[in-house]
Amino acid sequence: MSLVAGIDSSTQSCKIVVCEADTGTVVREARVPHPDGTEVHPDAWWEALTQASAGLLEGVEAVAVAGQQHGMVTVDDHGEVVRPALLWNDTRSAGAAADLVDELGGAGAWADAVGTVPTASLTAAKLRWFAEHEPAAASRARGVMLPHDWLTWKLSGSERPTTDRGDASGTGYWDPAGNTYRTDLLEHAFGRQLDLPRVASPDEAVGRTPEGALVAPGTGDNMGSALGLGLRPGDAVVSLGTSGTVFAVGDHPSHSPQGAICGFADATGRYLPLVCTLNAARVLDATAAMLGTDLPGLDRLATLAEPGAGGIVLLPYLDGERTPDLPGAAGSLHHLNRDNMRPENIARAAVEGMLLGLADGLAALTDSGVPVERVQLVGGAARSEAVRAAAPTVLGAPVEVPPPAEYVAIGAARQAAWVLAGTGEPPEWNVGEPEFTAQPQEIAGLHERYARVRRDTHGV
Ligand SMILES: Nc1ncnc2c1ncn2[C@@H]1O[C@H](COP(=O)(O)OP(=O)(O)O)[C@@H](O)[C@H]1O
Ligand SMILES: O=C(CO)[C@@H](O)[C@H](O)COP(=O)(O)O
Repeated sequence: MSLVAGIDSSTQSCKIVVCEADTGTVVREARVPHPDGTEVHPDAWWEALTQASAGLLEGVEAVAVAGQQHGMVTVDDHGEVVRPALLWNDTRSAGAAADLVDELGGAGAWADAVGTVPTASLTAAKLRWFAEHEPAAASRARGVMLPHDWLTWKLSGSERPTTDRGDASGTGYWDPAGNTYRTDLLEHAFGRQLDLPRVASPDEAVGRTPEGALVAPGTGDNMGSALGLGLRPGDAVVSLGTSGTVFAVGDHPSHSPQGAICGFADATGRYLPLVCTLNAARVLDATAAMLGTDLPGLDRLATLAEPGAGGIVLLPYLDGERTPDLPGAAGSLHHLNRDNMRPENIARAAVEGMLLGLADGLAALTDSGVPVERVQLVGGAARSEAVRAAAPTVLGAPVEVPPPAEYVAIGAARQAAWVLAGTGEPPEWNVGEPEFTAQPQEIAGLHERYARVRRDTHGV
């Protein structure tokens, strides 16, 4: 029995699974937390990966890394990291993103060029911020890569860093439809050229670990999750980790001139239209802390409240927001009165507020022609009973919760198994029967109330 490993280097932690290559059965796993913050030195990811993999990778024949998308890792002439990585959720590059959009002639020009309109999250916007605000450090940068590229490079010991279509498509200087770097846009953003990782093909071995395991190209975490879940047409994923994401896999590049949908590539040669919010599981963490309880306590409270939270609306923009593009926004609670201002309703409003932003994302996907027959709910906050119960109605679609597992890491492991097998397509791995399934119901006024409050407060 061959073993493969998948690594999910995500915002809050490094998770590793070791799976049987033929079936995907997880035989061992580990998790080590990452430091908090929106700027993190890549060495901290390496340390977490090293700790999590200690004693875990015995007998593993192939490995792949899926990582949080967009993070800017810059290296100097000697391959040393120039400054801590700016992460996908660091909003200091919001002004740079707005400048880039204007300079190219508006959102539509970016959608045409690279399928995605820059927000603060995109690597191109971070590079512009870096060049403008830290010119001395920026002048030392020789190359730029993404978190998974850097970790894959360290693991494989390859001469030149590599990336894959999926993660490259989140930079703002790689065109998924043309399968090519737009070095003109990189130069426009940063002011000069930088060395870029080679884009490996989806099933290519890019090196070997010191122990001799094959290293697969890896990918971005959302692309890893799509591979781990084995998405089919009609499936959409709602992932509730640090970020909230909603995405599907398709055969054609997406094009969203208004910018809500990021037109990413997937990890298999296809496409992955995605909408991302900055505020997901941590909205529940923060609400639980505010109410003086823990996550199970928040769940109990939210379950006691009626759908609609007695009319209370939480706009959950605790870390600013990416979709809608409101990087400087703060969260706000609306429609409180003496009757409804109870912990149960606040807990429920947090669950609904987190999901309502993703309901808008799902509507944007379906309006753009993506077929959605069911939503698969994954990520840390999909473990919450209250979230599971509210999701079908708030999202307006049938919801399934697959067996709880680290699907990003499993997707990376499936890619590693694909590279090991040398077959045309990834091996068939069975995800198993859903742990929870529910149909949507009508809640009068819920979506309208949220949209009205958002419009009145933020004008969008
Ligand atoms: N039962 C639960 N209810 C709500 N949130 C949960 C639960 N279990 C874990 N979480 C949250 O999930 C988040 C981590 O999810 P994860 O998908 O691992 O994030 P990331 O991939 O962004 O690092 C944390 O914020 C944690 O509090
Ligand atoms: O920026 C995006 C997607 O475009 C985020 O989804 C990041 O990829 C971080 O993911 P998590 O750590 O929240 O899973």
